[in-house]
Amino acid sequence: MPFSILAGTDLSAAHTSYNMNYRLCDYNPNTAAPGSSNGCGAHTDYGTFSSIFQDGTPGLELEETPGTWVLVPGDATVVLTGWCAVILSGSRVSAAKHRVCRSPGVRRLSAVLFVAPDLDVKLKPLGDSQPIRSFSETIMRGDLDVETFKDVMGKRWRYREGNEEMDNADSLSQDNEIENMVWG
Ligand SMILES: O=C(O)CCC(=O)C(=O)O
Ligand SMILES: [Fe+2]
Repeated sequence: MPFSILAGTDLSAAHTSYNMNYRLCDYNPNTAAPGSSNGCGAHTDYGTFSSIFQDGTPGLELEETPGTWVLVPGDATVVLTGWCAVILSGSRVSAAKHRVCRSPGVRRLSAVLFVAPDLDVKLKPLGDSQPIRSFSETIMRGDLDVETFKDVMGKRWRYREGNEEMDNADSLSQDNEIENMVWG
């Protein structure tokens, strides 16, 4: 794979098996509650990075500082970092929080390519340098692999989309759960 250096860390050795997913999103007014502006709630992606290709229709927003959302132009192609990049880089990059708002009556299509490390990679900072912010003991021991992390994040998604029941109801938001796992 041609990409490799992120914040001074060479990620190529952790990305050898094309652990990628491709998602086509159709924000279709026919299947939304009339008047609803919620397309996709605020979240962070699990992988190393996600490339978002849009059809020209605005809707994607990035959280620039806590609580301040910036609308991305509809014709921009965006690369967003996710949690695996945070961990592997020793917290030298952060996970970009984003959401999608609908304009009632307007259809929007997007295609997202999620790129993540190999499933058997242990999620801990690569290289010898000290993490900028310390991680949970689970992370520092190398006890969390990409497959497990992906599963937890995927379960959250299926719950949000209404396809899966959750044991502990809705007590923790996606971000709380992930932050606990990562930072301890
Ligand atoms: O539709 C978009 O622009 C973004 C979708 C997204 O964030 C996701 O599927 O994780
Ligand atoms: Fe996303």
